[in-house]
Amino acid sequence: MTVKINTKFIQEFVETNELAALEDFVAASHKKIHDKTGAGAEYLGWLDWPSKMEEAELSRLEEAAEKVKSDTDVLIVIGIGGSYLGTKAVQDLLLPAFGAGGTEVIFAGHNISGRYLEELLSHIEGKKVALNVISKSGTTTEPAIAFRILRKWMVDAYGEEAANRIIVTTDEKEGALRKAADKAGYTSFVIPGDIGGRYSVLTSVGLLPLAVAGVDIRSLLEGAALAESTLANPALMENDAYLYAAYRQILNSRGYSVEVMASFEPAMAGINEWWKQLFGESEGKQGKGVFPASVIYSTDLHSMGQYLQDGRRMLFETMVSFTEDQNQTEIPFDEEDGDGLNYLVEKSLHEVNQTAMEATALAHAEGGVPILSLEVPKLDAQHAGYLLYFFMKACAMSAYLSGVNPFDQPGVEQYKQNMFELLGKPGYEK
Ligand SMILES: O=P(O)(O)OC[C@H]1O[C@H](O)[C@H](O)[C@@H](O)[C@@H]1O
Repeated sequence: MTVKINTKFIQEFVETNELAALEDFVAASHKKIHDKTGAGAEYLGWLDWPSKMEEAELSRLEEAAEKVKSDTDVLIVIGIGGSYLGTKAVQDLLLPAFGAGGTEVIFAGHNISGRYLEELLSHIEGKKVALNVISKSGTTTEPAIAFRILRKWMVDAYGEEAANRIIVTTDEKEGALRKAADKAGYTSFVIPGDIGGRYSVLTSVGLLPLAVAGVDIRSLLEGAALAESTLANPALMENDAYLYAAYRQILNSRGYSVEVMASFEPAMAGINEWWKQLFGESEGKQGKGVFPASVIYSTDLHSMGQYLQDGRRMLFETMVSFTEDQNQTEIPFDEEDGDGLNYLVEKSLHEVNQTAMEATALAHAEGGVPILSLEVPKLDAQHAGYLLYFFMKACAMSAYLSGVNPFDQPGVEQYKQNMFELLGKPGYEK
């Protein structure tokens, strides 16, 4: 049930001895992660979280989710970055694309668009609504603005009852949101202090809204726990997350500085966005880092395919595929065969899609794009949990291999300072 790296298309670009040369470095970085001796080690709480999360907390969270499901049409998750991307990712991956049913989980506070919020407000008119406001720091501007507006809407709609429909997920002690929760008596959940936002999807940050959306969160955690034990193997050649990290660094050192995450499964779109934050914020510092980009094929072969095949050569691709055919749709026989598709009769769409992937990998490799291939047996909650943990572990390794702290994001502050100055926030005047 594990995520495996398939080296078929990368062999011509990276030799085994190049990997072997990294073995000691990987072993040293593994020690940094597991002995908690590297930069940012105080944020390694996610490392054993899947196996360590307390049953009491999980049950409390499931109870809260059940209550929301029983009396709510729409749950609005207010959060930005790591406080919403993981939920969106898993929701996109596991729930039906159309008419998922049950309580609808939607997002706010991940932008400052008035248009978006107005449309959201008109969507919830007349519906039974609950809020889950999520912020590790409790002070991020975008979700704070959305919360202020939506809290007013809730008070107008429900009066004092509004407090019973607001759930806060934040730091145990710090931040404005913790104070607000304590003052108003909102139900609240804690984001562990030693788990940073982009590593928090498997905590209450993701689990509560995902449980409301109908995701089997116990299976998700189970899959992640399996990844936790499997990927604790220090040997580079036996640890696929470390292999993925090592390949990335080798390719980056050769000038392949953009990684395009490519999947032939549209449900992966959310995971792509979550992965971009994970790797972008973890590695993009000190003038270093692979730039994370993404595409969904075959859709984007008809828009970005030309560039991938033939444009500036600084790209490598990571193709994620789900190997098992979980849908049996076949292409039907047609007497007239006007569209000439009878040669595909009795092939499943899965087969055609997998063939499209193979064909694309061959073409892009030919065009000078190194291809890494990650194979996931199935698209379900367990495998999703495994995949999330796989990327987190690979990311920590990859960042340590490139010599940066995987767990801080000093650069994100710059725009905030400027915005506060320009808006005239007290204490920030020029
Ligand atoms: O959860 P919060 O504290 O509101 O943070 C939300 C996001 O915004 C910040 O600017 C960070 O760069 C992200 O890493 C974080 O996930």
